[in-house]
Amino acid sequence: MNIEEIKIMGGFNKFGESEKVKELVVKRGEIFGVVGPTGSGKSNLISDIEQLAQGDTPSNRKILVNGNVPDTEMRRDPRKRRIAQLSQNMNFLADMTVEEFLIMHAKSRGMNSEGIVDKVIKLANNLTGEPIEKDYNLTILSGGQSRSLMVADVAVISDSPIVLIDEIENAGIKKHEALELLAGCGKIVMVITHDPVLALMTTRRVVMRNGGMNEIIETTEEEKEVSQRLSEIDSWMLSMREKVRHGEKLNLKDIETPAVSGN
Ligand SMILES: Nc1ncnc2c1ncn2[C@@H]1O[C@H](COP(=O)(O)OP(=O)(O)OP(=O)(O)O)[C@@H](O)[C@H]1O
Repeated sequence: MNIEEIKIMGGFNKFGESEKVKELVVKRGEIFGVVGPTGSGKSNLISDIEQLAQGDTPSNRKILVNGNVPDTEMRRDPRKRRIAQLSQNMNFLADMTVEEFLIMHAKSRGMNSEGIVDKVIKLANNLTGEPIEKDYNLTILSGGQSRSLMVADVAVISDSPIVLIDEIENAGIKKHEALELLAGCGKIVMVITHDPVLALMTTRRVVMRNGGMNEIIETTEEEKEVSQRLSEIDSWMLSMREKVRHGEKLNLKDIETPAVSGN
Protein backbone atom coordinates (compact mmCIF):
# COMPACT_ATOMS: atom_id res chain seq x y z
CA MET A 1 0.00 0.00 0.00
CA ASN A 2 1.30 3.43 -0.90
CA ILE A 3 1.03 5.87 1.96
CA GLU A 4 0.10 9.21 0.44
CA GLU A 5 -0.83 11.11 3.58
CA ILE A 6 -1.43 10.86 7.29
CA LYS A 7 -4.14 12.74 9.08
CA ILE A 8 -3.91 13.58 12.76
CA MET A 9 -7.34 14.08 14.31
CA GLY A 10 -6.93 16.33 17.36
CA GLY A 11 -7.77 15.11 20.86
CA PHE A 12 -7.09 16.76 24.20
CA ASN A 13 -4.21 18.68 25.73
CA LYS A 14 -2.72 17.91 29.17
CA PHE A 15 -5.58 19.76 30.88
CA GLY A 16 -8.25 17.76 29.11
CA GLU A 17 -9.18 20.70 26.84
CA SER A 18 -9.85 20.10 23.14
CA GLU A 19 -6.82 20.79 20.96
CA LYS A 20 -7.05 24.01 19.01
CA VAL A 21 -5.86 22.27 15.84
CA LYS A 22 -8.61 19.77 15.11
CA GLU A 23 -7.11 18.18 12.03
CA LEU A 24 -3.69 18.07 10.45
CA VAL A 25 -2.85 16.40 7.14
CA VAL A 26 0.76 15.75 6.11
CA LYS A 27 1.45 14.53 2.57
CA ARG A 28 4.21 12.56 0.85
CA GLY A 29 7.31 14.63 0.16
CA GLU A 30 6.38 17.18 2.79
CA ILE A 31 8.67 18.16 5.64
CA PHE A 32 6.56 19.10 8.63
CA GLY A 33 7.98 20.70 11.77
CA VAL A 34 6.96 20.25 15.41
CA VAL A 35 8.05 23.09 17.71
CA GLY A 36 7.29 24.10 21.29
CA PRO A 37 8.94 24.55 24.67
CA THR A 38 10.08 21.72 26.92
CA GLY A 39 7.19 19.59 28.12
CA SER A 40 4.76 21.00 25.53
CA GLY A 41 4.00 17.57 24.08
CA LYS A 42 6.25 17.30 20.98
CA SER A 43 7.49 13.77 21.70
CA ASN A 44 4.01 12.73 22.70
CA LEU A 45 2.65 13.81 19.32
CA ILE A 46 5.38 11.91 17.47
CA SER A 47 4.73 8.88 19.65
CA ASP A 48 0.98 9.00 18.82
CA ILE A 49 1.91 8.91 15.13
CA GLU A 50 4.44 6.13 15.67
CA GLN A 51 1.79 4.01 17.39
CA LEU A 52 -0.92 5.01 14.88
CA ALA A 53 -3.01 5.94 17.94
CA GLN A 54 -6.77 5.41 17.74
CA GLY A 55 -8.05 7.32 20.74
CA ASP A 56 -6.15 4.88 22.95
CA THR A 57 -3.40 7.20 24.24
CA PRO A 58 -3.60 10.02 26.85
CA SER A 59 -4.16 12.63 24.11
CA ASN A 60 -7.08 10.72 22.59
CA ARG A 61 -5.76 11.54 19.09
CA LYS A 62 -6.57 9.40 16.08
CA ILE A 63 -4.19 8.87 13.18
CA LEU A 64 -5.63 8.08 9.76
CA VAL A 65 -3.58 6.75 6.86
CA ASN A 66 -4.78 7.80 3.38
CA GLY A 67 -7.96 9.00 5.10
CA ASN A 68 -8.76 5.62 6.69
CA VAL A 69 -8.29 3.95 10.05
CA PRO A 70 -5.21 1.73 9.51
CA ASP A 71 -5.97 -1.97 9.89
CA THR A 72 -5.21 -3.70 13.17
CA GLU A 73 -2.32 -5.69 11.71
CA MET A 74 -0.55 -2.50 10.65
CA ARG A 75 -1.06 -1.02 14.11
CA ARG A 76 0.09 -4.05 16.08
CA ASP A 77 3.10 -5.14 14.05
CA PRO A 78 5.95 -2.59 14.09
CA ARG A 79 7.32 -4.06 10.83
CA LYS A 80 4.04 -3.43 9.06
CA ARG A 81 3.76 0.09 10.42
CA ARG A 82 6.60 1.19 8.15
CA ILE A 83 7.51 4.18 10.26
CA ALA A 84 11.19 4.99 10.71
CA GLN A 85 12.44 7.00 13.66
CA LEU A 86 15.72 8.88 13.91
CA SER A 87 17.16 10.68 16.89
CA GLN A 88 20.57 11.97 17.83
CA ASN A 89 20.93 9.39 20.57
CA MET A 90 20.68 6.41 18.22
CA ASN A 91 23.74 4.31 17.51
CA PHE A 92 24.50 1.05 15.76
CA LEU A 93 25.20 -1.86 18.07
CA ALA A 94 25.75 -4.71 15.61
CA ASP A 95 29.27 -6.04 15.28
CA MET A 96 29.56 -6.05 11.47
CA THR A 97 30.95 -3.87 8.74
CA VAL A 98 29.02 -1.10 7.04
CA GLU A 99 28.98 -3.18 3.85
CA GLU A 100 27.71 -6.33 5.58
CA PHE A 101 24.96 -4.37 7.30
CA LEU A 102 23.77 -2.65 4.12
CA ILE A 103 23.75 -5.89 2.12
CA MET A 104 21.86 -7.66 4.90
CA HIS A 105 19.32 -4.85 5.14
CA ALA A 106 18.81 -4.67 1.37
CA LYS A 107 18.32 -8.46 1.18
CA SER A 108 15.84 -8.42 4.06
CA ARG A 109 13.82 -5.91 2.04
CA GLY A 110 13.99 -8.12 -1.04
CA MET A 111 16.13 -5.58 -2.91
CA ASN A 112 18.90 -6.36 -5.34
CA SER A 113 21.92 -5.34 -3.29
CA GLU A 114 24.12 -4.61 -6.29
CA GLY A 115 25.39 -1.05 -6.22
CA ILE A 116 23.36 -0.35 -3.08
CA VAL A 117 26.35 -0.23 -0.74
CA ASP A 118 28.19 2.37 -2.80
CA LYS A 119 25.04 4.39 -3.31
CA VAL A 120 24.17 4.54 0.41
CA ILE A 121 27.75 5.30 1.45
CA LYS A 122 28.04 8.05 -1.16
CA LEU A 123 24.83 9.67 0.09
CA ALA A 124 25.91 9.28 3.73
CA ASN A 125 29.28 10.86 2.93
CA ASN A 126 27.49 13.91 1.52
CA LEU A 127 26.04 14.41 4.98
CA THR A 128 29.11 13.94 7.13
CA GLY A 129 32.48 15.63 7.15
CA GLU A 130 34.21 12.36 8.11
CA PRO A 131 33.95 9.91 5.22
CA ILE A 132 32.71 6.40 5.94
CA GLU A 133 34.44 3.44 4.29
CA LYS A 134 32.55 0.24 3.59
CA ASP A 135 34.93 -1.92 5.61
CA TYR A 136 34.48 0.17 8.77
CA ASN A 137 32.89 -1.68 11.65
CA LEU A 138 29.53 -0.16 12.60
CA THR A 139 30.54 0.15 16.24
CA ILE A 140 33.50 2.41 15.50
CA LEU A 141 31.45 4.98 13.60
CA SER A 142 31.29 8.42 15.20
CA GLY A 143 27.92 9.94 16.08
CA GLY A 144 27.88 12.00 12.88
CA GLN A 145 28.83 9.01 10.73
CA SER A 146 26.15 6.82 12.37
CA ARG A 147 23.40 9.38 11.82
CA SER A 148 24.48 10.01 8.23
CA LEU A 149 24.42 6.32 7.50
CA MET A 150 21.00 5.96 9.15
CA VAL A 151 19.54 8.79 7.07
CA ALA A 152 20.98 7.41 3.82
CA ASP A 153 19.84 3.90 4.75
CA VAL A 154 16.28 5.10 5.48
CA ALA A 155 16.27 7.07 2.21
CA VAL A 156 17.47 4.25 -0.03
CA ILE A 157 16.80 0.88 1.57
CA SER A 158 14.08 1.22 4.18
CA ASP A 159 10.63 1.24 2.66
CA SER A 160 9.23 3.29 5.55
CA PRO A 161 7.23 6.07 3.93
CA ILE A 162 6.96 7.95 7.22
CA VAL A 163 10.07 9.26 8.95
CA LEU A 164 9.83 10.78 12.42
CA ILE A 165 12.86 12.74 13.52
CA ASP A 166 13.45 13.77 17.11
CA GLU A 167 15.95 16.62 17.50
CA ILE A 168 18.92 15.96 15.25
CA GLU A 169 20.33 19.45 15.71
CA ASN A 170 23.49 18.23 17.41
CA ALA A 171 23.86 15.11 15.34
CA GLY A 172 27.03 16.40 13.62
CA ILE A 173 25.59 16.08 10.11
CA LYS A 174 24.42 18.42 7.36
CA LYS A 175 20.86 18.59 8.61
CA HIS A 176 19.45 20.62 5.74
CA GLU A 177 20.73 18.14 3.16
CA ALA A 178 19.55 15.20 5.29
CA LEU A 179 15.95 16.42 5.37
CA GLU A 180 16.01 17.28 1.68
CA LEU A 181 17.26 13.81 0.88
CA LEU A 182 14.44 12.14 2.83
CA ALA A 183 11.67 14.38 1.52
CA GLY A 184 13.07 14.02 -2.02
CA CYS A 185 12.51 10.27 -1.75
CA GLY A 186 8.78 10.95 -1.37
CA LYS A 187 8.67 10.34 2.37
CA ILE A 188 6.44 12.05 4.87
CA VAL A 189 8.96 13.69 7.18
CA MET A 190 8.01 15.04 10.61
CA VAL A 191 10.78 16.68 12.55
CA ILE A 192 10.82 17.91 16.15
CA THR A 193 13.19 20.80 16.35
CA HIS A 194 14.00 24.18 17.78
CA ASP A 195 16.82 24.68 15.32
CA PRO A 196 15.88 27.44 12.87
CA VAL A 197 17.79 25.73 10.02
CA LEU A 198 15.40 22.83 10.28
CA ALA A 199 12.23 24.57 11.48
CA LEU A 200 12.33 27.07 8.62
CA MET A 201 12.93 24.55 5.87
CA THR A 202 9.67 22.80 6.64
CA THR A 203 6.59 23.73 4.65
CA ARG A 204 4.55 24.10 7.82
CA ARG A 205 5.09 23.66 11.53
CA VAL A 206 2.78 22.93 14.39
CA VAL A 207 3.29 24.81 17.62
CA MET A 208 2.70 22.65 20.69
CA ARG A 209 1.45 24.08 23.98
CA ASN A 210 0.38 22.30 27.18
CA GLY A 211 0.37 18.97 25.38
CA GLY A 212 -1.91 20.16 22.57
CA MET A 213 -1.51 21.22 18.92
CA ASN A 214 -2.03 24.95 19.32
CA GLU A 215 -1.33 26.55 15.95
CA ILE A 216 -0.04 25.79 12.47
CA ILE A 217 2.43 28.20 10.91
CA GLU A 218 3.08 28.21 7.16
CA THR A 219 6.73 28.88 6.36
CA THR A 220 7.07 32.12 4.40
CA GLU A 221 9.38 32.57 1.40
CA GLU A 222 11.48 34.93 3.51
CA GLU A 223 11.86 32.28 6.21
CA LYS A 224 12.99 29.77 3.57
CA GLU A 225 15.66 32.21 2.47
CA VAL A 226 16.73 32.66 6.12
CA SER A 227 16.89 28.86 6.43
CA GLN A 228 19.12 28.63 3.34
CA ARG A 229 21.54 31.22 4.70
CA LEU A 230 21.60 29.59 8.14
CA SER A 231 22.30 26.26 6.50
CA GLU A 232 25.36 27.76 4.78
CA ILE A 233 26.60 29.02 8.16
CA ASP A 234 25.94 25.57 9.54
CA SER A 235 28.02 23.84 6.85
CA TRP A 236 30.76 26.34 7.47
CA MET A 237 30.73 25.57 11.22
CA LEU A 238 30.85 21.88 10.37
CA SER A 239 33.89 22.41 8.13
CA MET A 240 35.71 24.26 10.91
CA ARG A 241 34.88 21.48 13.33
CA GLU A 242 36.47 19.06 10.88
CA LYS A 243 39.61 21.19 10.64
CA VAL A 244 39.95 21.21 14.43
CA ARG A 245 39.28 17.48 14.54
CA HIS A 246 42.07 16.88 12.04
CA GLY A 247 44.56 18.89 14.06
CA GLU A 248 44.57 21.93 11.77
CA LYS A 249 44.95 25.47 13.05
CA LEU A 250 42.30 28.10 12.44
CA ASN A 251 42.92 31.75 11.75
CA LEU A 252 40.78 34.85 11.42
CA LYS A 253 40.44 34.33 7.69
CA ASP A 254 38.49 31.17 8.48
CA ILE A 255 35.69 33.20 10.02
CA GLU A 256 35.06 35.43 7.05
CA THR A 257 31.59 34.31 6.06
CA PRO A 258 30.49 35.51 2.65
CA ALA A 259 27.37 33.35 3.07
CA VAL A 260 26.05 35.52 5.90
CA SER A 261 26.24 38.78 4.05
CA GLY A 262 24.85 37.12 0.95
CA ASN A 263 27.74 38.37 -1.27
N1 LIG B 1 -2.13 15.57 25.10
C1 LIG B 1 -1.60 15.09 26.23
N2 LIG B 1 -2.37 14.52 27.17
C2 LIG B 1 -1.82 14.03 28.32
N3 LIG B 1 -0.52 14.07 28.63
C3 LIG B 1 0.31 14.62 27.73
C4 LIG B 1 -0.17 15.17 26.48
N4 LIG B 1 0.87 15.66 25.78
C5 LIG B 1 1.96 15.44 26.54
N5 LIG B 1 1.63 14.83 27.71
C6 LIG B 1 2.58 14.45 28.78
O1 LIG B 1 3.34 15.61 29.14
C7 LIG B 1 4.71 15.28 29.36
C8 LIG B 1 5.62 16.11 28.46
O2 LIG B 1 5.35 15.79 27.09
P1 LIG B 1 6.51 15.54 26.01
O3 LIG B 1 7.60 14.72 26.58
O4 LIG B 1 5.84 15.04 24.79
O5 LIG B 1 7.02 17.03 25.80
P2 LIG B 1 8.20 17.55 24.85
O6 LIG B 1 7.70 18.81 24.24
O7 LIG B 1 8.64 16.48 23.94
O8 LIG B 1 9.31 17.88 25.92
P3 LIG B 1 10.93 17.95 25.71
O9 LIG B 1 11.20 19.09 24.78
O10 LIG B 1 11.40 18.21 27.10
O11 LIG B 1 11.35 16.62 25.17
C9 LIG B 1 4.82 13.79 29.13
O12 LIG B 1 4.75 13.13 30.38
C10 LIG B 1 3.62 13.45 28.28
O13 LIG B 1 3.19 12.12 28.47
